[in-house]
Amino acid sequence: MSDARTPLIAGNWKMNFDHLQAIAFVQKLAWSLRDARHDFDDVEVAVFPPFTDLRSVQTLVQADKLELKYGGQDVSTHVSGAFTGEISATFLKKLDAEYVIVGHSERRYRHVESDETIAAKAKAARDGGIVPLICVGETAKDLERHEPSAVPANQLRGALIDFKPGDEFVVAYEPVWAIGAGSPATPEQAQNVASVLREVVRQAVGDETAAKTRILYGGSVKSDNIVGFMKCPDVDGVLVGGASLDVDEFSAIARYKKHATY
Ligand SMILES: O=C(CO)COP(=O)(O)O
Repeated sequence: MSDARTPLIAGNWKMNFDHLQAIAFVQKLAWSLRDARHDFDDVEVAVFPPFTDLRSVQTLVQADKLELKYGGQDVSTHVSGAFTGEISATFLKKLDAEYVIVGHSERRYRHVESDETIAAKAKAARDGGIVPLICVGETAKDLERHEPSAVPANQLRGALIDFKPGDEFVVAYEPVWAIGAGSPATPEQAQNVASVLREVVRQAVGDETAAKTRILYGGSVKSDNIVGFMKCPDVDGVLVGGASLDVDEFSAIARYKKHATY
């Protein structure tokens, strides 16, 4: 990663933890991180709870002045109206959410979201004042037919169609074959794709924004493999699934600098 970009350690809880469990988790995480503030001075930590937990997380973060960011796991392409079950960026903004995940592979494949829908969601987030965290990644099947970076680069090109220089967004490269698999990509594989993705960002929004945009790696990240990813020049953080549900493990991931020798 580059010193020009603040590392982002993000935990995607997916459909885990109700709001009571979320409160307990955030309190424990805050204690764990507070004890070790010096280990992650310039590292940003964020959690992505289910929508029903967000108000509780906001209340805790604001009451205790926690240095913890949070965001939604999905967002509507609309601002308001007759869209049963949808949550708009405006509502997330009212909860002081910083980020929202768009284009996670579980939504691309299980909820059949197209590149167009994901582009519209990323735009809706940006327009609503929320930073979209745009996920891209290839399946094992894609790898049989394409270069590793081909599908993620295409997905990112599609998602950035309405973006312009100066817009803030985060990219997460999550190879689908590494998600929940227990075996991550190698740091070399992550770096190779991340450098292509940075070039896609450069072509979409220019040099300056590309140099500032954070690109994360996601897929079976744990405290014992994070350092390898954080040493990659184009990887600026991680998006963690399973390991973000364990306070000690997620806290150890956030304190990765303690184990690293740079
Ligand atoms: O999908 C992920 C984060 O969004 C990654 O999940 P795992 O860390 O469980 O592989």
